[in-house]
Amino acid sequence: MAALAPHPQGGETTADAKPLLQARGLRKTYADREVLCGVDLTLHPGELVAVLGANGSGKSTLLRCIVGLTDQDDGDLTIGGTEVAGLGGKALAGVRQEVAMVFQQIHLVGRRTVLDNVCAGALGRLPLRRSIAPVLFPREVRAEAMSCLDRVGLADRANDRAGRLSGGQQQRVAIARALCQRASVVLADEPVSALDPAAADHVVSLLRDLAREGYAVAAVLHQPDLGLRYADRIIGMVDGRITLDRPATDVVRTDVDALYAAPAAAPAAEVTA
Ligand SMILES: Nc1ncnc2c1ncn2[C@@H]1O[C@H](COP(=O)(O)OP(=O)(O)OP(=O)(O)O)[C@@H](O)[C@H]1O
Repeated sequence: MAALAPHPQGGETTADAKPLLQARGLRKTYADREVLCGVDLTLHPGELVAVLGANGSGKSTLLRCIVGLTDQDDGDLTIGGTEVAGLGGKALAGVRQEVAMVFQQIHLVGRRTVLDNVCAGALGRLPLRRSIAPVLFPREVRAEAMSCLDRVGLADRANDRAGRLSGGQQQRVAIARALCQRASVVLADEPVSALDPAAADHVVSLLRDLAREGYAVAAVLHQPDLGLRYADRIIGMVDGRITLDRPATDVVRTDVDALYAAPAAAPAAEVTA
């Protein structure tokens, strides 16, 4: 397997390394219901963090606020040492590029090739005309995308239509696309909820391997056992608050059970962003 260029933070695997992401006091209210109640989250290079919690506890909202898909009402976000508040235009886009998101619904263009889908990760740094009509990606982007595909073990499927791949393979393509974005932080929202156990194991172990290369990775999981097996740190959310934040080796079954014990609050009326 060809090695990707080492990540700038590569090799540092301890909490002593500078954080790649810091969220402080994130708050979000939908209708009259506060779904993030002042959440703090720090992600370091080299760690895979599993985010656990019952339905509706705020896990997706937390990731969506961090990646910029949802506007938080309050709180500060620092990405790669740069505070996001007050940034605009190119500076904001550049900082946002550092964080890639992988979803449960994989969002590949099924009729385009696997390679094209991975190249799409580079759109944010291509000239506008390429972004509008990304029919032919530049050779260097295609080479980088091949390297990212190789990293997830799918180089031999580069020219297949993405829609022909299995769910687990498609999720690995989505991860390759995040790598092609050159993000240093990868957030994954239920990346394995639609996968069978073997494919789920493969994807989470891949996320763990990326962390080992120096990425900061956080994955929302509805499979606590996978989190305990692969993650370095477990974060647990209950009703918009982080109630558990501990090395996975220090987490016991009753800690996990407590996250799922409280009855889920009724959903708020739907609001856009
Ligand atoms: N766009 C929205 N409009 C209104 N309420 C929302 C919106 N998005 C999320 N919510 C509410 O915010 C709360 C937290 O939702 P969120 O999706 O973050 O939870 P979660 O922990 O990811 O749940 P799940 O495990 O089911 O995905 C829920 O009550 C949800 O109904």
